[in-house]
Amino acid sequence: MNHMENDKDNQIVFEELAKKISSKIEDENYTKYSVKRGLRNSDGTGVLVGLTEIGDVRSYIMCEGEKIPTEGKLMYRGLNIMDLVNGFQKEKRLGFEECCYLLLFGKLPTQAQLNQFTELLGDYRELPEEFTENHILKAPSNNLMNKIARSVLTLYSYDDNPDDTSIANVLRQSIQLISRFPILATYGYQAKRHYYDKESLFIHMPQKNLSTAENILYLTRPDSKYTKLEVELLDLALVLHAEHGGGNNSTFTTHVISSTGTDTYSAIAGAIGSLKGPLHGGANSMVLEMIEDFKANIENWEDEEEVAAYVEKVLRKEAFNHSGLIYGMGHAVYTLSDPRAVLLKEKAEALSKEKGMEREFSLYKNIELVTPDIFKRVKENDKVVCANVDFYSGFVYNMLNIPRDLHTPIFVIARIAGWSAHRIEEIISGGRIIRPAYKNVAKGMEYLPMEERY
Ligand SMILES: CC(=O)SCCNC(=O)CCNC(=O)[C@H](O)C(C)(C)COP(=O)(O)OP(=O)(O)OC[C@H]1O[C@@H](n2cnc3c(N)ncnc32)[C@H](O)[C@@H]1OP(=O)(O)O
Ligand SMILES: O=C([O-])CC(=O)C(=O)O
Repeated sequence: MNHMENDKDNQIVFEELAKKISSKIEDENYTKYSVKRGLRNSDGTGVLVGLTEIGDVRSYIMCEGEKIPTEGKLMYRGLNIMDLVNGFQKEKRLGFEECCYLLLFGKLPTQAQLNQFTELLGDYRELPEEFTENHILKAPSNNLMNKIARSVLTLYSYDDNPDDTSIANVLRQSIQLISRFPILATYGYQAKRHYYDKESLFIHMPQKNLSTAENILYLTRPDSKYTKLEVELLDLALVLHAEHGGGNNSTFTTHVISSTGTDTYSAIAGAIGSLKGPLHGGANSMVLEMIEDFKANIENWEDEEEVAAYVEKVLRKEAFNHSGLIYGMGHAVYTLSDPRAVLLKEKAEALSKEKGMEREFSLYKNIELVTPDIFKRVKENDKVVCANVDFYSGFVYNMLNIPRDLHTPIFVIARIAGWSAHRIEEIISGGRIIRPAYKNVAKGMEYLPMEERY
């Protein structure tokens, strides 16, 4: 009997065992002990647990002691991402490498600094000898986030100085990871395609003189071909996903793990595990699943009322995956808008016209439009929910012919820049192991001899 069959047999056993875990801490206890659930204050803002000079997420202004929601702004090292994007696009450059430099070093690079940095990235744009054969092709995974996390942990064994947390060493490890993530992700994808999807296998060599975005497309496609527009849009997506302050779950995970003094590979593997979750970076895949469900259950995607009726069903847990969530909507910080979603929506609209996918774009647009009001009514919650970065990204990637397996990994390829900057900041400025408190609310228990137990 193989272990899969064993798992099936044991399912009933586990369902019975699960019933024994009946204890749920009463909600009123959280109020009684003033627990900041999800590390949130009573007004929904995050509990202040750290200081950073890296990213800043702005969503409201204070006016006479009152929070007034505003359109969202995202700043990298004090620079508005819109200005960053407009700047490099106007000067007709790709922006991701420059953005990594900005996040790591706190300044926009001069041409010479950018050249040196991209050369370093180019030098590291390869995996250790036999890594691909031994650790990717011989150990594929159906889930690329899982595969990338395992590859990162394996890289520890190929590092001659893995545990040294001096800044120069952590910087070297960070730049190596930024450089290698496109290879880990795309090779993991090729192995998955071959061993799980039964497609032919090909492995292209990474190109030292190409950018991160170009390498992703080069390594993914059988003919390694891509257009200028495809590269520019993917590069833009990487810039938009590179950083989001210290409080987002995966970056906070990086801070928490780094605060123990452990190595870079452990901290980043943990962050990848966090980003995989459907409430965080994994939401971009969930949006695509949700849209497929909408398409199967709605006749006219352009009919706002029909879309609204189905959104209500989803929010009432009567449809889709019964979680009650509209994926890609809502955010812990943003109120009126997430600037990344605004930009991706613009790109999605333009591309959908080019590709004849206007009907699908209307469906997205309608869900975004109707959700906030239905959310307020169904959830009896005044919060303004807006589309977040994950809402349109999968649709844009689909139109760029980027396989769905790679959608969340693209987030990883970008966010390693932010995680690295935060890990370095934690090492330099954190200075103390992160260790909040959990109050124990269990009843006392006496030891019972075996024969008296029931
Ligand atoms: C890169 C990123 O991580 S962006 C976020 C990606 N995640 C998603 O798109 C998943 C859908 N969205 C969500 O689950 C949430 O909006 C999150 C996880 C992003 C933020 O969560 P929170 O900060 O806890 O949200 P918030 O404080 O606004 O939640 C208030 C209530 O609204 C609910 N809510 C929030 N967003 C949604 C949504 N999209 N659909 C349905 N209900 C929602 C919450 O579940 C919560 O309900 P509860 O009071 O019954 O527990
Ligand atoms: O800030 C958050 O909670 C999630 C998010 O949008 C990100 O990490 O990009």
